[in-house]
Order: sequence, then C-alpha cells, then structure tokens
Amino acid sequence: MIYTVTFNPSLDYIIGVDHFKLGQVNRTKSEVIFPGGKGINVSMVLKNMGIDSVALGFCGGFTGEEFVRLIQEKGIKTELIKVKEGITRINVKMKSDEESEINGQGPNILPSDIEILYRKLDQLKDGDILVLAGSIPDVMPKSIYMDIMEYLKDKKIDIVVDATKNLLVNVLEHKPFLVKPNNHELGEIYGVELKTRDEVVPYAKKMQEAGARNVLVSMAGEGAVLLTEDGQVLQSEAPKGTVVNSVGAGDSMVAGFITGYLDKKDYKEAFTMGVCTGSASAFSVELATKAEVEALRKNNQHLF
Ligand SMILES: Nc1ncnc2c1ncn2[C@@H]1O[C@H](COP(=O)(O)OP(=O)(O)O)[C@@H](O)[C@H]1O
Ligand SMILES: O=P(O)(O)OC[C@H]1O[C@](O)(COP(=O)(O)O)[C@@H](O)[C@@H]1O
Repeated sequence: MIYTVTFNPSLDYIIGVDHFKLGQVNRTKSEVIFPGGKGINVSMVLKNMGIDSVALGFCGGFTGEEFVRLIQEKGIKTELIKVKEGITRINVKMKSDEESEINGQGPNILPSDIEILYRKLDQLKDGDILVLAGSIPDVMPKSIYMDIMEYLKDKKIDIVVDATKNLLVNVLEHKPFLVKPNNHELGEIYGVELKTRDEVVPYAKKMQEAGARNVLVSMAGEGAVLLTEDGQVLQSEAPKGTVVNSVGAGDSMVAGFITGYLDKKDYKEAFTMGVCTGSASAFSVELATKAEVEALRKNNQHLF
C-alpha cells in the first residue's frame, strides 16, 4: 500500500485578479476551492492514475470538515486525525500579472495527536511506500520527518520526501528512496542559484552522496533532472503547453514518478511519467487526469 502523510493540509483558494494592486480593494474574476497539501495532492493524482493510497495527516475545525468532505468525494481513503484547537488552513493562490501565494499556519497539533499518527504508521509493512510531503507546522517538532524514518527503519519501506531546507537535508542520512526538491530549493540548500539542468546535476549528486537513493529535481518550465541509484543521469525538457494552474505540479510529478516506477520498476519510465504528470497538472485547472497524462506523453515522445 502507499501511504501519504500531510502534516498541514489545506483548502487551496485559487483566485484570479486582473492587475492586482497592493494596498487597494481588488476583486476576483474567478475563484475555486480545492483540497490541497503536498501529500494529499499526491494521493489525489495517484487516484486519478488508478492507484489507491491512504492519506494520513491532521485536520481541524469547519475548514477541516470541508476538506475531509472534498477528498472523500474524490474517493481518497483517509485516516486523518482530528485535532481540537484551531482550523485547517486556507492557502490563497492568486493569479494576476504574477502568481502569489499566502499559505496559512494550520491548527494546533498536540503531542497526543502525534502519538496517534505513530499508531497509524504501525500498520505499514515491508514493501509499502510512504510519502512524507510538505511543511511542518510551527507547533510540531522540526525533527518529525527524521523521527518517523528512524521509527520505521527496520521495515523495508520506500520513503519519498518532498520538503525544503533542513527538513530535507536532515532526512538524507536515512537513505530515502526519493527526494524531489525544485531547482530553487536545491540551490537554497547549497547557497547557489541553479538555472539550467546542467547546473543542477552536481548539486543533485551531492544529495545522493549525502544518502538519497534517487534525486528528482523539478524545474517548472525548464523540465527536470533525475539521478538514479543505479548511476543514471536523466534530463528532460518540459512538454510545451499553456500553464493554467501550476499549484500541485510538483506533487503531481511525485505521483507520476511512483506510478511509472510501480508499473515497470524502471527509472526512465518513472521519470517520463513524472514529467508528463507534472506538466499535465500545470496545463489544467485541476490536478492531472490519466487521460491528460497519456495524451501529453503521446505527443512528446521526442523528449524522452
Ligand atoms: N510552466 C511549465 N511548463 C511545463 N511543465 C511545467 C511547468 N511548470 C511545471 N511543470 C511540470 O511540473 C513539474 C514540477 O513543477 P515545479 O514547478 O518544478 O514543481 P514545484 O511545484 O514542486 O515547485 C516540472 O518538472 C514540469 O514537468
Ligand atoms: O506545506 P506547504 O509547503 O505550505 O505547501 C502547501 C501547498 O503546497 C501545495 O501542496 C502545492 O504544492 P506544489 O505546487 O509544490 O506541488 C498546495 O496544495 C498547498 O497549498
């Protein structure tokens, strides 16, 4: 089974504003609400690709109730833990001349809530995949990703981590199956600016040397780079298309990678599916569907 953990899920409120002006009253031209959060997005795209997963994490308050309703409506299996204080955050994603995001803080998560999460993690078995994705709310120990990996170290579980800065660096010694920083996040870790795929390769290598088995670096419209545990260095341009909503493109890429890997146990296939799924999400209002991914792949054979 695949399990995803999202410590701080969200309702993503995606609004379009014509020529947003700071310090003035602006009005939306479009508005939609989707359930969000990195692990949740991975679960939703896996579902679209025909793969079941269980979404773990925390939710609270009236926004938490709506969040649960929305993901259950999509047929996602959930074992979310309801917390008592505070509400599931609303993350505002504004599309105007530029894209801006304001991500909220989320509810209060107590040590007793974290204890319940560990009891849920006890059900993981050898051969399962665990996706740990997204930021850790301020109320939780920053070591939680490391702690979970340490807790599960005696089981043969492939762990995927999609996080930033120290959250990511600190898990490397636990040899995650896959990490997926974007080029900006990778550059931030090593104090450099990485603009091209060739520039990314040596820094992805450093992550591998520090312990990651496979390193997938997403680069939005510039495509992606994958360094595999069997020594391959794969690069791809991104498929061309009109970006409609890039929120969740990175998470979609992770889901696509897992889909391709499970299908053929082949890293090139995983990479191709990752890139196509990320781009298919960027080119549509909602997250990628299987049909969108397949169409994009068919039309972009030359890239892979
Ligand atoms: N503008 C774009 N054009 C084509 N593909 C895109 C675009 N933005 C994202 N993608 C696809 O989605 C993947 C992940 O996007 P990226 O923005 O790098 O992730 P994140 O959301 O984690 O920052 C990219 O590697 C690419 O395949
Ligand atoms: O946990 P974080 O880092 O605050 O990110 C949460 C946000 O990331 C998303 O999961 C989107 O992630 P990506 O665009 O990086 O794939 C949103 O749905 C959510 O609002």
